[in-house]
Amino acid sequence: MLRLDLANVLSERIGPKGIDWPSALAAHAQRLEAARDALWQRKSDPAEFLGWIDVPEDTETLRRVLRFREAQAWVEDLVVLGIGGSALGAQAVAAALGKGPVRLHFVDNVEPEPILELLRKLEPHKTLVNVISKSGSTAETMAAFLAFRRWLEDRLGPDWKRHVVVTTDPAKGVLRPYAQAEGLPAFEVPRAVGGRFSVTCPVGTLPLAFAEVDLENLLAGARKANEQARAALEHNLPAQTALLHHLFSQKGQNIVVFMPYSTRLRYLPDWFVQLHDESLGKMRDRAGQEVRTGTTAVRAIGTTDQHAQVQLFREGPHDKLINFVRLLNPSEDLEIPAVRGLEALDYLFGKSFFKLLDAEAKATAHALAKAGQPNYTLTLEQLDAYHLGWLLQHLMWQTAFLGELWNINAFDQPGVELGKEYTYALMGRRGWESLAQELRAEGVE
Ligand SMILES: O=P(O)(O)OC[C@H]1O[C@H](O)[C@H](O)[C@@H](O)[C@@H]1O
Repeated sequence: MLRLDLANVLSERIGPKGIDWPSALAAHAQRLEAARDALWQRKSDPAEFLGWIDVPEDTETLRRVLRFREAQAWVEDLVVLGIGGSALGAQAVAAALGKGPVRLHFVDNVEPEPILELLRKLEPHKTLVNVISKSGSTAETMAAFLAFRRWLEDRLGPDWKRHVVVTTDPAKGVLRPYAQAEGLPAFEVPRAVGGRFSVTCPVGTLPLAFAEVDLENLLAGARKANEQARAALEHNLPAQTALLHHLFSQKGQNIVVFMPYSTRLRYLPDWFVQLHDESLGKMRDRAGQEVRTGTTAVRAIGTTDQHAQVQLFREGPHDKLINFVRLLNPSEDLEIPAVRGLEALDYLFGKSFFKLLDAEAKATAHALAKAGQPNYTLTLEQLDAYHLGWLLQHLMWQTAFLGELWNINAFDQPGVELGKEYTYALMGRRGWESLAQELRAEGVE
């Protein structure tokens, strides 16, 4: 189960910052149901970028991915070249559930030293490179691909082609025709699926197949979130959490802290930050009116960041809504042993690590509530593929519902384009000479 504990957002618990949930739900029922119906109705229109809803149903593509993985039994290192939505989902799930023996490496930056360090350590004969780019044009990913392709060819000669697999748009960008021309195996990012919504398609599933993640169950969990997103309001978890975010943003909580109590989930906040910020930080609504929507997602991990950020969360400005994620059961546990001479610590003796983790999560949530800081908790029965798939798809739905409530397009990211254009100009790309000149006049070169 994936459940919502919202006790610490209620006015009876946290005072004036809080809400009265039953009446808030009733007051917004019509809007939320309209949002739900609109999303389900628009889903088959490719221009709406709602393809991620149906991807978990596509077991045929999953079978192709698994067959490909089986045919590459020689792989010892898988290098993912991708950035943003083309890396963060697989990275989050692999860290949570991945098992050896294949080692996964994510190249999502163009800092030369780490790339060189990786290249020096890899054995080309045992390495498979998965270049992932929806647009097939992202400078960072393309630069990394140029470097890895050359590295493979220099060491393996014509055999380099066996060591590359491409994941890209069915038609757009340079990678698709290149894969065809060179005869490279290629998987699709469906046209109507944006990068940050792509973890259940081959963008996520291909690397995760090499990490031995139980993909059937990851997709089954995502389908469970779909079922809830279609349900009546009282069972519609993403509509409910979207409403919480909406209500608190109206109350001036401009920051959303996403804080799982799990080191295994340490990359999940990074994935959430992109999903939330790129989808919801928008200057204009669907009608073109200036609206400047968005709340800023902040990463945190419990218990680690209790010792770094919770001071601010409790005593700093109450401009945040904190979203904890807590596991109800450990996959395995460890007893804290008693040690003679350290009886001052006897409150820990014989207790389990999971009990301590659980107590810390509950204690922090309550301490924040006592200070009037709103927070809610999503609880997962346990950390497995099914529940993680459910959580990921739930968060995608939450984002889509918020897009509807704010009447914005949650599926584009026009705000990142200008920086890309400036980069082309600074790198001397053909066709960008006049922009380069403009930049020089502005003192940027
Ligand atoms: O998959 P790609 O087309 O290479 O895009 C990778 C990333 O870069 C872009 O700048 C977008 O802001 C992200 O939404 C996207 O996930």
